[in-house]
Amino acid sequence: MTATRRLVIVGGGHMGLAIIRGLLGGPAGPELVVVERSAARRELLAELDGLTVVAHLDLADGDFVVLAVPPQVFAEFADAERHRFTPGTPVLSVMAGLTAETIATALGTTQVVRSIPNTPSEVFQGMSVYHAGPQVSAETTAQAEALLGVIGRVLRVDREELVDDATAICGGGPAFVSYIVDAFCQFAAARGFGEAAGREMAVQVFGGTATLIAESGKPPMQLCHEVMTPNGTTERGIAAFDAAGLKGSILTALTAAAQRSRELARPHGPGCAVG
Ligand SMILES: NC(=O)C1=CN([C@@H]2O[C@H](COP(=O)(O)OP(=O)(O)OC[C@H]3O[C@@H](n4cnc5c(N)ncnc54)[C@H](OP(=O)(O)O)[C@@H]3O)[C@@H](O)[C@H]2O)C=CC1
Ligand SMILES: O=C(O)[C@@H]1CCC=N1
Repeated sequence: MTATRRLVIVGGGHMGLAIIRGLLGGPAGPELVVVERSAARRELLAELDGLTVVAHLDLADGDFVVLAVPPQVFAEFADAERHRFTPGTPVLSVMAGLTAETIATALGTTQVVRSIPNTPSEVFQGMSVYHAGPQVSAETTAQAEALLGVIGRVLRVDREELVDDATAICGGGPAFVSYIVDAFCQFAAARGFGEAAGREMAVQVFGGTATLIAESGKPPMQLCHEVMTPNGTTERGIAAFDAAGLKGSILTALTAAAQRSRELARPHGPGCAVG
């Protein structure tokens, strides 16, 4: 495998920074460069050791590009920067919605791997899902997988449309989970626990349960029933969830998020990125 000269991350926002923090905390790799157009954001990024922060993209042979700009600005980015890409420039997109074909056509490179990572990448607990089509070389695929592997777990899918569904599950997942954790914290605060105590309980319950599910290998609903002592306290709580249609709401939310990912790919759609 040809050594990567530099990892050039375009967009140092929330996701870009999470990837950068994860990479900086991992084993030593190629030089890390972030291209960020916001001056305020560049100032923040400049505080990180081991990172080169620039305002404008400049590419050379051996560079591996990570695209972490919002999908809505991609067309403008591609129009301005296409001349810097060659047909072989390796690109890992983390942008929601945009297909590898759209990105490849707009930039003039065949070497586009489409992925969806998530913000726990910052603490090496990421969950990334990616698709690499037949036109992508084994080398580019291996480089992309290695990069994502530094910041968490990686799953390759053979149908690109599954990346849209993974965008709901993995990309947005940390938001959905944080939203629920916040409800636990709100309840704790309302009952008189201090903020730190509420946060500690909620985080340990979510983290502990995730570890239990992973390590026991049991189906989640089996573990749920193991907690629900007949006619006990949890049964009452789950009955309230069922009465409110909580599981249906979660499925609706995941469906809506995946649908939005597909919408973002469509030219001339609402908030479209291309065309
Ligand atoms: N946030 C998340 O959890 C996840 C996000 N993603 C994807 O990651 C991408 C970034 O999302 P997120 O980090 O949340 O967005 P943010 O808005 O936080 O960050 C995007 C950054 O890119 C900068 N930017 C925009 N255009 C350019 C350009 N041409 N050159 C350099 N920098 C540019 C923006 O600057 P300015 O503000 O000045 O426009 C901004 O600082 C999106 O495509 C999103 O779909 C994927 C998975 C999870
Ligand atoms: O909300 C978004 O569109 C991005 C992609 C997945 C997570 N954040």
